[in-house]
Amino acid sequence: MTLAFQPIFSAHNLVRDLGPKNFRAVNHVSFEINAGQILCFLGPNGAGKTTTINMCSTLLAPTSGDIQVAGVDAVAQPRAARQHIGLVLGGDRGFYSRATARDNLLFFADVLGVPRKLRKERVEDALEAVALTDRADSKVQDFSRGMKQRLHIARGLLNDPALLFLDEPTNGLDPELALEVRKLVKSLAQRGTGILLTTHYLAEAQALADDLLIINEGKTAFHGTLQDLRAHSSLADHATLEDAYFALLGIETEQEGE
Ligand SMILES: Nc1ncnc2c1ncn2[C@@H]1O[C@H](COP(=O)(O)OP(=O)(O)OP(=O)(O)O)[C@@H](O)[C@H]1O
Repeated sequence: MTLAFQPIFSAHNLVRDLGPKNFRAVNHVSFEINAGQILCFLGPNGAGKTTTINMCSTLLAPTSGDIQVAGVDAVAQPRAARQHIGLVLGGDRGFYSRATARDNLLFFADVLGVPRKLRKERVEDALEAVALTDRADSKVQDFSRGMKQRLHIARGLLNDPALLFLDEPTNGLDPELALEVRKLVKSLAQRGTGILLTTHYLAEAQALADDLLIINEGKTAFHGTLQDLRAHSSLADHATLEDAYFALLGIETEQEGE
């Protein structure tokens, strides 16, 4: 018997109403992620990306809709689903700055419920995956922003997740550090991790994405490859994601003085 191909993540008809007026922040959004696939999640400020990620990572219950993570119903069994998810929010905070990178990761492995006998191995694997093994005994306060960002990703890998959610992983990094993080994201996907990544940097999404999900005002504006998006907007094969994104959202790109 041949088993039907199963994505490691699927969201179907996600809806979320927020606030006293039940503002519909996410309106029937559906997508899937396969092992080793990078899905870039794009959209203007306020489009509903964070609300969607919060639902997909079980931090927020959907108003309606279905989420499956590695075969687990994430709406009915959020704790079980969480074992398969790594969530990377990044930023300057989130670590004990006077403790070493290794001690921080050992602490978070404990918090995440990694069994005691696996913790040291998971921490060493995570440090190696983000190329921080040789700085494991340095205090986090001595880390650059790029190193802290890599440490955030290491933290997201501690439970050996099938899926990694990365929220603007290169935000505020200089071009060289951003490139380093992008290479890391690619290498994680090559190891088989499914990745959902939000970014406002369209060149970054173009460099990383296997698939694009663009939402606007809570609704799916586009889901598919960059090539599909170019075709959708009747653009040439060499058009950039930025060209195609603006065309899709009907945004005039001609600037003053042109
Ligand atoms: N508690 C709330 N009550 C009412 N509306 C809310 C609430 N939280 C968020 N919203 C609205 O829901 C919409 C979606 O917000 P969300 O944070 O998901 O957007 P986003 O795409 O992540 O934006 P950004 O790119 O700025 O991070 C926004 O219009 C926001 O104002």
